[in-house]
Amino acid sequence: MHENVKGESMLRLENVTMQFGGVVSVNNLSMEVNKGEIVSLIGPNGAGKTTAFNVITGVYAPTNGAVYFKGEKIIENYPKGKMRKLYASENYGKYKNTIEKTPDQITKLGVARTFQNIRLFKELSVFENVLIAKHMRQRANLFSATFMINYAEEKKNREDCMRLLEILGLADLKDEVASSLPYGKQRRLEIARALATSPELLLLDEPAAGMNPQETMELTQFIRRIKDDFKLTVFLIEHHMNLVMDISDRIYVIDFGKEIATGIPAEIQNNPRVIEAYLGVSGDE
Ligand SMILES: Nc1ncnc2c1ncn2[C@@H]1O[C@H](COP(=O)(O)OP(=O)(O)OP(=O)(O)O)[C@@H](O)[C@H]1O
Repeated sequence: MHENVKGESMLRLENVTMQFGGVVSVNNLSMEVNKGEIVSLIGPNGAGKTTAFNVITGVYAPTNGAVYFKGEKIIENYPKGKMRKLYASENYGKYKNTIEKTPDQITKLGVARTFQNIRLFKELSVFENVLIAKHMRQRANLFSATFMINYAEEKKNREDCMRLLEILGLADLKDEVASSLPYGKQRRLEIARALATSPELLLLDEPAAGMNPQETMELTQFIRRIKDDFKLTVFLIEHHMNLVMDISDRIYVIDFGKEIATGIPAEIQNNPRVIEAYLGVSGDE
């Protein structure tokens, strides 16, 4: 079993703002995820959750603010060019450096992610999907892997991938084309791909999207199990409240890019601002 080391910072967002032109998608957001925790990020549609994940994983450079992974600053930025005039959040002038990492570099540091819309190599087999993900963490490129140039390393890669598929209950399907898998299995394969990069921090963007209550319940158990088996810290975005309340050690709630509440599930469930943010949205629909 993985021993939770509460208080040891795995991920920290500090005053992160992400602005697209005049639209402030993430607004001066500060959050922390500690080693061994399962933390959820929730909020109404368009609240800025996926944008926050995109900043953490290097897809977008934030307009302002900093991100730390295991205490090390991996991202920092400040408003430049015409954004100096357009900037519409707080802490202007606080950040003076530009530290950027590519998504690949962030993966190599130990951060893996799944996407809201499943992103598999649809024409490739289950096994190939996992193997390609594994190569992302390594120096090995597709060429050397294909021609088994580093034979010993490649042999181990393949064994590791097979073991991963076994642990995740996908071994029987290893030669199936990814797109032929049922939806729930494709989601599982996405998680297998993320795990193949040997992450310490796993970001899950709506892992239960499109699942029925039974599948969602199974997913809850599955996430708990892989968290323990792979010694992970998990940060997830999810709309299924049963899953969120059941699985989370702590929850952050954002609306219009800003934090409106944070706490343990019981605190969030009864928080009037959270209820209002959600009811406001459903009332408009
Ligand atoms: N590349 C972009 N260019 C312009 N606006 C963007 C971009 N990416 C996101 N946005 C805007 O940022 C806001 C937040 O979007 P985001 O997808 O992060 O919300 P979300 O909380 O993940 O929503 P959902 O729960 O519906 O997935 C939205 O208004 C969206 O239109």
